[in-house]
Amino acid sequence: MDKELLSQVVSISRDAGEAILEVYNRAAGYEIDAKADDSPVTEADLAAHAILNPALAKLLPGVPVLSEESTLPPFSERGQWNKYWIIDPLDGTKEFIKRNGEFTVNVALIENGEPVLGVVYVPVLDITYSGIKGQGAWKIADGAESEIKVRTLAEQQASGNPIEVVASRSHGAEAVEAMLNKLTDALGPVETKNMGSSLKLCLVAEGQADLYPRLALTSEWDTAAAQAVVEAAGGKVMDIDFNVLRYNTKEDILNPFFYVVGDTEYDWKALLGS
Ligand SMILES: Nc1ncnc2c1ncn2[C@@H]1O[C@H](COP(=O)(O)O)[C@@H](OP(=O)(O)O)[C@H]1O
Ligand SMILES: [Mg+2]
Repeated sequence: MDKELLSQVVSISRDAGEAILEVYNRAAGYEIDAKADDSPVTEADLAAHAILNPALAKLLPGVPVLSEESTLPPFSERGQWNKYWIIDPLDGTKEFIKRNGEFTVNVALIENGEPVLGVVYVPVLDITYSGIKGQGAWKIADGAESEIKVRTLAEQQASGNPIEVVASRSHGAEAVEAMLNKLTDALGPVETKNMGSSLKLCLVAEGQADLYPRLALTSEWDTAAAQAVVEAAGGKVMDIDFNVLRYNTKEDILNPFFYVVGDTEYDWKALLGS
């Protein structure tokens, strides 16, 4: 896995972001349809998919692409893949429709069930988060690239600022609310920020948030790219039994509920375990 491959994925993700913004900024508006699970899909989701899918297939010939916007192959077929791309062309479709900018393009390469390379692109901000397993994680903002790292709870407490939790705007708010007292008792003041899409994991990766509890459903394409970034930045994504999140292990594509943490030394199990 090299940075040359990563920079090609970044470039493809930006092209998809441009196609999304063309729809976002269109004065005449765009159509919103409902998917089988009743979640919204727009022309922008499909335009981004139409760019990513062929470009990634060309980048690594023979490596399949699994997209939120294509038919899910049965597990009897995809369970054989030990290397594949998994993409969410537009994560945060609800936020896209609300026009609050909190949506992302997500591309990950999975090897043997683990995300080993990931790119999360934020079109409205023109910010890119990326990571390669064992090599590092980076952010490109205002045209400049810098390395990113998670922060520890002790660092945040020493700064005199509250511990920061990020959570969805749309899903699982009550369950998160119920755990905040536990956090406050153990860690002192806690501030919660609500936000759409995989941006939440990226904030943990860059040391701008300490915890993202996801106590609601997501699919594997929602987390794969940002998990690669978080892990390459020194953090962890664990299910609520504190096992690392893994991919392509079963027929359905749903993730378990999970926690994203920056501080991997802290005993989260003692704090959050039941
Ligand atoms: N019932 C459900 N099953 C699977 N995924 C769900 C879901 N409800 C929400 N999601 C996922 O949660 C994502 C939004 O998360 P958030 O609220 O943190 O922004 C959606 O991404 P899309 O916008 O790509 O559909 C969707 O994939
Ligand atoms: Mg999504």
